Amino acid sequence: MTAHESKDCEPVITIRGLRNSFGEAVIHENLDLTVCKGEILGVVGGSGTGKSVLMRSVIGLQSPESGEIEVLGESMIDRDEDEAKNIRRRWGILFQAGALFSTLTTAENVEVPIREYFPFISKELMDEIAGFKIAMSGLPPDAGPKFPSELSGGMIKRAGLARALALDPELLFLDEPTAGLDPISAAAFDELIRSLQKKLGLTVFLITHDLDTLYAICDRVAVLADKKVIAVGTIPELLATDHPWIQEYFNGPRGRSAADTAKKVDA
Ligand SMILES: Nc1ncnc2c1ncn2[C@@H]1O[C@H](COP(=O)(O)OP(=O)(O)OP(=O)(O)O)[C@@H](O)[C@H]1O
Repeated sequence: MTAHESKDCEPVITIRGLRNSFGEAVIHENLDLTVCKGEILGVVGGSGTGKSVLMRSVIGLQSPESGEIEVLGESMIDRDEDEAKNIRRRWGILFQAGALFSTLTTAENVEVPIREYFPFISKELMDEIAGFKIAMSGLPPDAGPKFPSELSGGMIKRAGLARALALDPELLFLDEPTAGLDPISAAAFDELIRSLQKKLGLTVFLITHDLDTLYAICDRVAVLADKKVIAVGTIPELLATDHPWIQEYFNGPRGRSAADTAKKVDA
């Protein structure tokens, strides 16, 4: 049973009345969203609807004009640096392009957050933890000493994931994790996310344009349009709404093809 079905959603992220704007351009107005513990919540919306700005607001990289954001029981508004650092330790982020340091090896990239929070850990233990996270992310051991330029696109995503998992997070933010991957690698990455989420009891906030990902792994989907979250629910619940964008998105040719693929996998 998923978190939203149990009716006792334990909020991990709560956003109320969020407003973000850049100059005259209002991106979010009165945006509300709750992410429940243990769910994979997919966030979708047309290009420029503010999915990344939403994620940046939640993780404290963007100060909202107004509104409330609580993550893991802590308000993200007006935090001092030390408090923010303590909260940041409890989540991992996979940015769209991996955001690895090009001059560091995969293992060294994974060690960056460990060094930041636990600088006194021995080199041996650090290497052991990095090796474990690299294996968890489905990379072969010989990926550890390689530089990002020596990795394929799919391996870079996995290396970014290994780094996101470095501090045993409770919450994972994924920004378009399957963008740029071929369909087979994308499906394998979806499977990895689902399996890690189950094994580690993670809550996942996932921005995606990938309809196959939505069908394959998301418990609920939040739809951004008209500056707010216009609907949130399972895909069947969203399909029952009559918002034109939702209908076009899920019932357009790509949406139907993704639904057919999901049915074949379930059969
Ligand atoms: N730092 C910034 N300064 C000015 N405008 C910005 C800034 N960051 C984002 N925007 C604008 O905010 C809007 C939302 O951007 P955002 O990147 O969140 O969209 P998105 O939904 O993630 O789009 P996509 O699906 O194309 O990645 C866009 O119009 C963008 O140009």
